[in-house]
Amino acid sequence: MNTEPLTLALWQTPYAATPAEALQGLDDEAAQARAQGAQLLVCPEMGLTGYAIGAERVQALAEPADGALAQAVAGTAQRHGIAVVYGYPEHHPQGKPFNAVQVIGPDGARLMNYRKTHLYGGLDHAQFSAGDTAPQVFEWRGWRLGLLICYDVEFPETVRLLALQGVDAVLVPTANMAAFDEVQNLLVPARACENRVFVAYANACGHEPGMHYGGLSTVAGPEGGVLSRAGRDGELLFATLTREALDGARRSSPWSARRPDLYGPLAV
Ligand SMILES: [NH3+]CCCCC(=O)O
Repeated sequence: MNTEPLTLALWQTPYAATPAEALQGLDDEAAQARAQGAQLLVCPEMGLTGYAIGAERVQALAEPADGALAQAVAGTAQRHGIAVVYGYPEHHPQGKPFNAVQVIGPDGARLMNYRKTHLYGGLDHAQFSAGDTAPQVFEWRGWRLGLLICYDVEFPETVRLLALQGVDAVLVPTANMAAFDEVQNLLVPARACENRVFVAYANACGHEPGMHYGGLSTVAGPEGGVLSRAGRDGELLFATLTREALDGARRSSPWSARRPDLYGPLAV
């Protein structure tokens, strides 16, 4: 097993006015993140297009997982030698686009695509179709990684599903409003602690029409400690994940103590 640490960078940023501006910003941040030792860069939910942009614009900007947006991100990943986790509207052949995130490796390969399964309020439901595929684990550089998007992480079942698949770190692009700081302050550390995993929550900041994003991007360790937390404004946040931290947390609270024989009702 690869025991090399994994250094993440989380790009906390206001939304750009256009995808072209967002892609340029991503390229600049990827260069900075790599120069400061990060191997993987996590961006906010719908980071390439904006989040509260209305159903028509979401539809107009939606692309397949291997479309022009993915090709541009692959170029950035290869140019700077860094994996990129980014949010975008994914084309749906029969309906509203999906609110999706995709991981592209430093060689430009597409590693995982995930569609937000828990839509939040009127805005999400007006703009997107819910994903119907449960989050899955993928392996990269010997680390077992999983993806969630914003509201997904507020349901304990989603991180537990990934933990039962052996995930080491859950990467969560998000667009959490300033009124919901409890997610960064309470839920993200709790999800990490109760599942003995790392959770990296990369939020937007600034404003969109009718929206104020709270920033406070957070990386929580497998015993619930906050490894790194951003402020309210734009910044590049770093955290290094180690196998020792995972192994130590899992020794101190072994999952062998679980009683799935008693949990039946929770499975519905
Ligand atoms: N914490 C509630 C806000 C969730 C916003 C979103 O899922 O984009």
